[in-house]
Amino acid sequence: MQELPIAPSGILVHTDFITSEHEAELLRVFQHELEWPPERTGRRSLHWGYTFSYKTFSIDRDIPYKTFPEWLLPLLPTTESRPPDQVCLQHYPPGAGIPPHVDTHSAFDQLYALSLGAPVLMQFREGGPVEDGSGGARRSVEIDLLPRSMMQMRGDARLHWTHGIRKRKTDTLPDGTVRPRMDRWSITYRWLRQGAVCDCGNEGLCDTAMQRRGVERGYRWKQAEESKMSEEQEDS
Ligand SMILES: O=C(O)CCC(=O)C(=O)O
Ligand SMILES: [Fe+2]
Repeated sequence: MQELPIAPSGILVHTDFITSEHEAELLRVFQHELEWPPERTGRRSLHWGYTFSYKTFSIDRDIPYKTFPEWLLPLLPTTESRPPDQVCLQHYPPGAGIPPHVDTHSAFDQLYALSLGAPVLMQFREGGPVEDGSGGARRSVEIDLLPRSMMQMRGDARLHWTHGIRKRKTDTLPDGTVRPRMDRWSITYRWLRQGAVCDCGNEGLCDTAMQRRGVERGYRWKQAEESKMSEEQEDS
């Protein structure tokens, strides 16, 4: 894995993670052997491993663990100490995208994505608390996700910048080339974060930091209410 010499830090890429022949065989499996959710415009996803619950912010114990299919096994990153807890295959028909986001900090730790099919530009954008003094001037960068390349996001790229893919029919490359969008597939790999708490403190992007701030605000409000009540009692 090679780290890209850009901001944000923490984007690592392994180009040609698999051969073109291997990729062609996978696309055949995706198109002819998998059962996708009903057709709709936009992105479609299939999941394996544990399912994350947005209610409890941990593994959804009601949904059984889905074993990884045979074709997925040679595609698992081997640079972590254990296999991923969750894998998501997504199909982007031409023009489809994914809104800018950070993958939930508290739930997941490491993040990898393998690109297959057509290339696409991914936007990374610096994000943080609204009152961080940056005056709204946020850095952003576009990364060309090439087919058969494995990308890892860690550090700033994972926690402090959002990533997304614009919904559009073409991408304009830095040299001015207008590249039509074609079918793309990605496989996203996630590892559950032990303890389900993130300590990055980014109140703009981190769910743990936002929750702590919310709790603290609620606590301060309660204290203020209580001291007002005791003052009222003293007055009477
Ligand atoms: O399609 C990709 O390469 C990444 C998708 C993504 O960001 C996500 O599923 O969280
Ligand atoms: Fe993501």
